[in-house]
Amino acid sequence: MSSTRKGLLLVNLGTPDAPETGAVRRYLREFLSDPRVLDIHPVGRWFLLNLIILPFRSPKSAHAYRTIWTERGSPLMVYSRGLAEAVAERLAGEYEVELAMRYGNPSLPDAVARLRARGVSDFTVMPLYPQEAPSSSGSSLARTYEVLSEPWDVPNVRAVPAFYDHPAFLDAFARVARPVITEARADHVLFSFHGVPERHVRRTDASGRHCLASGGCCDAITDANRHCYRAQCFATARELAKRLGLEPQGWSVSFQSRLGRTPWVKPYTDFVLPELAARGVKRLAVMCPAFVSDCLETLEEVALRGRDQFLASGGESLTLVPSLNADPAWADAVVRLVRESEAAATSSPAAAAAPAVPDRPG
Ligand SMILES: C=CC1=C(C)c2cc3[nH]c(cc4nc(cc5[nH]c(cc1n2)c(C)c5CCC(=O)O)C(CCC(=O)O)=C4C)c(C)c3C=C
Ligand SMILES: [Fe+2]
Ligand SMILES: [Fe+2]
Repeated sequence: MSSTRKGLLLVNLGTPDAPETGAVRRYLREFLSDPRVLDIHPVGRWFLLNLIILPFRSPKSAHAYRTIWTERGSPLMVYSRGLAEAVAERLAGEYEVELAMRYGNPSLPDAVARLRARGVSDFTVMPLYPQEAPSSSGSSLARTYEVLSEPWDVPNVRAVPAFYDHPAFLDAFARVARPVITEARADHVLFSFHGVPERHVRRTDASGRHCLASGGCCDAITDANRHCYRAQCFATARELAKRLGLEPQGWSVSFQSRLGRTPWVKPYTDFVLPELAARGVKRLAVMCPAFVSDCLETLEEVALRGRDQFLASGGESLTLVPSLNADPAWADAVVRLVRESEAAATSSPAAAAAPAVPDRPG
């Protein structure tokens, strides 16, 4: 029997340590210094960051964080910790589990050091983003590989792939959403995803001819757009709409959280909200399936500012569908994704037959 100890790193984006200008500034500096996030010339990035973004955005964002901060800290941190605990319970004796943040705390080097101290030499990393983007999962993976390869002895590493179309993720989200949408008596469901600059999507397109080249380029997953963030978002929305039994005119997709003046993937959430109200939608439910934890972007941008905008445009109610957070079905889904990725990485028939976690009733 092998004595190799296995470790699981759950990696989320990160959040400031406090809702204060200084802490937010430190967080934004680390985040926006990442060349996969602000992919411009380093000199231009330095000027943009230090002369414009940090001085103006830090106090504004700190104020926004104060509107959602809880007694236990930032929602993203609280829910990510809850998920990591639930997953650790389920994988006890099989995997050592640690939560790490790409930016801020708990840092990736600290989480890796804790796993190594417990004897882990075989690592699975799961970026907690359903759809892949160089600025989110790509950056988390790149940094994890960098940290893991610092010592002389480089360990075995495997990554859980994007799970935008995985039934375990989709079923868990639909299960959370169904009662909320019914209770809200929603007449429309908007799937609002975090956006990315259009430039990023074009850079991911190896053919250089598919992404954003036609209106329908994200209508199906094909070989050409398999790694396109926008196409994966549309695929998630189609699958969730199917599971929720929504009619074609009863749902739509949009992209939120733009930064800067370059074009981001469209349609923009803050344009779509008044358009829906103008079309006669009264009771809107918003799902944000790019986020597995509620965070600033769901709780402040959608549930506070988005709601104000929708009501001011003639809508009657906007209900945010909570994210997966530490829902037991989501913890089960994470376990299943981790076991499946291990089975796929090893060719032994026993591993390939690793049991899936049974669905919970109800
Ligand atoms: C869901 C995946 C995410 C992608 C892709 C992503 C890309 C991306 N983000 C910015 C700029 C900002 N994002 C901010 C917050 C934020 N972003 C994500 C996720 C993705 N970002 C999350 C989960 C959060 C919330 C963090 C929290 O603490 O709750 C922020 C900070 C807040 C603010 O000032 O608005 C910025 C800035 C860019 C530029 C980008 C792609 C290029
Ligand atoms: Fe972001
Ligand atoms: Fe695309």
